[in-house]
Amino acid sequence: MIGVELRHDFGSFKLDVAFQTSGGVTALFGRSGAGKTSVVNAVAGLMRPQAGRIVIGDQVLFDSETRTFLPPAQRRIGYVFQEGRLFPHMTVRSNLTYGGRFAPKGSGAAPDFEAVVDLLGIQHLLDRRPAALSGGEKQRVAIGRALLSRPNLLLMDEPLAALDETRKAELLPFLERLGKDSRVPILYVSHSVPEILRLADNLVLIDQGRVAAAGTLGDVMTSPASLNALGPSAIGAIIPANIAAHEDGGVTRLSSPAGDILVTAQDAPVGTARQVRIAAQDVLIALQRPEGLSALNILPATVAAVQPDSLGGVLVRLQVGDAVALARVTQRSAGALGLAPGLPCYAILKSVAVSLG
Ligand SMILES: Nc1ncnc2c1ncn2[C@@H]1O[C@H](COP(=O)(O)OP(=O)(O)OP(=O)(O)O)[C@@H](O)[C@H]1O
Repeated sequence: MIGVELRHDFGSFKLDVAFQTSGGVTALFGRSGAGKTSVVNAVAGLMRPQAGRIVIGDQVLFDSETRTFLPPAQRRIGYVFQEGRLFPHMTVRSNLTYGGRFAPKGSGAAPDFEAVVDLLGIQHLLDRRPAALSGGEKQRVAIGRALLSRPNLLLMDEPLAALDETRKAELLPFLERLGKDSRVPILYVSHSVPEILRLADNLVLIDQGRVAAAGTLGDVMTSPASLNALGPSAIGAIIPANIAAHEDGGVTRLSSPAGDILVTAQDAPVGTARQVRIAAQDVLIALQRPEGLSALNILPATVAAVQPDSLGGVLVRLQVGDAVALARVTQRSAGALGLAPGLPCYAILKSVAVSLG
């Protein structure tokens, strides 16, 4: 468990955040200037907040009440910056082993060098120097070095920001594997929605120095409180699913807690896990099952909650089977349909995005 609670007055900017998170990848998301880097710096010990408490498991890194402040070198935190800051005169192998030398005694078994090299796909780069690496390769080495320093926590501050789209696409699968395979929890700063959708297990939305919403990715993405920070095109349901059948006509049937969902043909065997994302703006609500519609997915639902949102629309929470979906409609539609909790209806999915489960 990671607990972060901190308050700091920079004069023109006040930071006042508190959140808790378990393992996996926790994304810190917010606009430029929202306060993400300040949070990361406080966790790393590069900045001492005026008040608060920061803990990783049972290790207290900072507690203003007891005047505890562990210096950065004692925090056992791996840090990956926007640009992998490798030592130019050392080979990739030496860069990788460098961090481990300073790991405190008794800090547990070192992660297996070969396993980290394999996870990041850098075997063929070990004898090169950083000057001979691409931006994406440098970042992979920087991540490997951080992992091999036996951290309790990995901080990644926009690790893809300095890369072009091609390199980003090259590195994302490695980050995805890192999130799933490594036992080290990761705090991941990003202001890219596609990136957090792909990588994050948990999400903390930071807006003007405060936490707007925090929780599992699915919960935060369906929370009305997220609309401001994420924008209307991002919010929506994220539902786990499994490939149930490949059908005629170029469609694959997924089984999910929301019921069966048809999507464009998936190139993976039956039984493979997938995740579906149904953006709130891609859900239509009908009171009767519509006929003669091109949409593949028309799911029976019940209205769970109706809430006017901060951008002039109405957010509708729908219970669809055992899952929750979100729809965003106009005030006029909400009035015309008489949307209210308990109303049976149909959710028409205009589009469904599928990603790895
Ligand atoms: N040492 C400081 N003194 C005064 N103001 C500061 C200091 N450090 C940060 N700030 C202010 O705090 C706010 C949050 O900055 P921070 O770098 O944490 O935001 P961010 O969300 O990481 O932004 P970005 O995505 O642009 O990196 C900004 O308005 C910044 O100007």
